[in-house]
Amino acid sequence: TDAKKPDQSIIMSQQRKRHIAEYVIKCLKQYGICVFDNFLGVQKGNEIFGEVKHLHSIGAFKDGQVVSESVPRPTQTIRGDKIAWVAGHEPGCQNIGYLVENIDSIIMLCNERRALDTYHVNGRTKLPVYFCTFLAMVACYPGHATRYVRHVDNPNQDGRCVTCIYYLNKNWNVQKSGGLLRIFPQGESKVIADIEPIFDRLLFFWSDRRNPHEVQPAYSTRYAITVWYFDDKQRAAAKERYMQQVLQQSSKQSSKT
Ligand SMILES: COc1ccc2cc(-c3cnc(C(=O)NCC(=O)O)c(O)c3)ccc2c1
Ligand SMILES: [Mn+2]
Repeated sequence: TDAKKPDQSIIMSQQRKRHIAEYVIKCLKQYGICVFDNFLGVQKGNEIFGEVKHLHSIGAFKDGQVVSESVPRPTQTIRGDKIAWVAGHEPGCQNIGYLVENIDSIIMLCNERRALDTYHVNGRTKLPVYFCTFLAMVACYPGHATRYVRHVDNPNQDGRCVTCIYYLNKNWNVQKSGGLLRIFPQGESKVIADIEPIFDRLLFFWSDRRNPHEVQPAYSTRYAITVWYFDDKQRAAAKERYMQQVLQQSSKQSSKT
C-alpha cells in the first residue's frame, strides 16, 4: 500500500503561507507579539488534538523540569506543566509534524524578508541541553490550578529568538477554566496582552526579555505545542559559553583530584 499521502485538500498553499508571513512580520515589528486564528482549520486541528491526547494517554508527558541557574525550587510552585518532546515523524505524530512543517515554512518566509529583527533564524528547536535534534514541545497543564509563574523564555541569550505556540483547546472558557497567557510587553507599547489558549490559534512572540509572560492557573486540561526558533549567531555564542563552562568545571575537578 502506498504511504498515507496527506489529503491534498488541506496542504497549505504557498500563497496562504506568504499571506500569513506578511501578517506575522507586521505584528512582530509593531508589537513583538502576533496572534493568528484558524491556522489549520477544524479537521487538521482535530487530528493534531487527537495525537496529543493519545500521547497523554500513553504517559508520554513528563513533569516540566525547570532549567534555572538559581537553586532548583520544587517545580510545582514554578510551573505545573507536563511536557513531551516530539520531532513529528514518530509513529502517530504525523499531524504534529504537519503543524511544525507549516510553522517552519512561515518562519523561513519571514526570514527571507530579513524581517525577524536583526536575527538570522536558520535552526529550529533543539533540546535546551544542546542536543542537535529539532523538536516541538507538547505541553499539558493538567488543570487543578497548575500554572507557570511570570518568566522570560530566553533571559540569557541562549539562542532562542522567536517562541511559537499552537493551542488545541476547544470551547475554552477563561472565566471557568483560567489558563490565560498574560504577556507584559517591555517595549514602549507596555500594553498587557491577554491571550486565550483557544483551538487552532497560533501565537508568535520574541523569546527574550521584551516579553515576560505567565500562564494563569488552569482548571481544565490545557494543551499547547511550542516550537522555538534560534538565531544562529546567538546560538553559536551560547554553545561556546556552555563549552567554556564545561571545560572550566572539568579543569577545576581535575585540579582537585
Ligand atoms: C529540558 O528543559 C526544559 C524543558 C521544558 C521547558 C519548558 C518551558 C516552557 C516555557 N514557557 C512556557 C509558556 O510560557 N507557555 C505559555 C502557554 O502555554 O500559553 C511553557 O509552557 C513551558 C521552559 C523551559 C523548559 C526547559
Ligand atoms: Mn514561556
